Amino acid sequence: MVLKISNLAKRYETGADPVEVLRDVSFEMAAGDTLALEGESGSGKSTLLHLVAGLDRASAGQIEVEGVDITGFTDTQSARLRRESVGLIFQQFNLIPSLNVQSNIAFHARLSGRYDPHWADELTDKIGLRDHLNKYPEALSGGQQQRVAIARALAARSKLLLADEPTGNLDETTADAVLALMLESAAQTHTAILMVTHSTRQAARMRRRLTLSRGTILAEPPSV
Ligand SMILES: Nc1ncnc2c1ncn2[C@@H]1O[C@H](COP(=O)(O)OP(=O)(O)OP(=O)(O)O)[C@@H](O)[C@H]1O
Repeated sequence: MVLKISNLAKRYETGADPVEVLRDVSFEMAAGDTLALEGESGSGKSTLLHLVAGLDRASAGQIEVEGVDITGFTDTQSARLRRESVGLIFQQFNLIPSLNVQSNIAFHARLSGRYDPHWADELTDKIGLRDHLNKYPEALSGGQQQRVAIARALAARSKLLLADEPTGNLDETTADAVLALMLESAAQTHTAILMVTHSTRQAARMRRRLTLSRGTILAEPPSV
């Protein structure tokens, strides 16, 4: 399994009353699997992605990425996990301001040792960034920045891609095309995609759908 989540819980103890954000969450993803994570605002979707990325710590339960339990990882180990195994497309695109589009796209792939200029080139064309390669992030629109973040994640060919509303800033036609590219690229590289989305239209294009409600997973409908 690329991802195995068992009885995961997350509580925030910050305020007067602890907030239980995730409770008893369990599911698995195999290589190349694509899963839409749905649920109302505040149901815990982003929290779940942050835990899997090692950006936050679970209160209980276990997360295994490619068979390795990451729950007790140090910050250094988590950083290595993101470099080597997990690609991220988050709502803040986290592009590097001092690098142009071409270097931003290559950045994660280079760090992971998986940079392939032909693959990066193919992605650049398919995602429509060819004319913007020498620009810096500040000169791009929100939608263009989002496409750079997506191309950067796909270029690295990670085994697991975590995407938080990856096409949220794009118009419907572009969003459809970009999701199609993500699915096609992921199939080519056997990357599993865990994608948070508020769009039922986009969720329907993933192989599986899970809904979080107040921190727990509702029963998974049979896959089609
Ligand atoms: N640091 C924190 N301290 C306390 N509560 C927090 C913290 N971070 C998140 N929460 C709470 O956890 C809950 C889940 O938040 P999360 O961002 O995971 O939801 P979401 O499903 O991704 O929502 P949205 O669809 O609006 O992005 C919310 O009620 C939020 O207020």
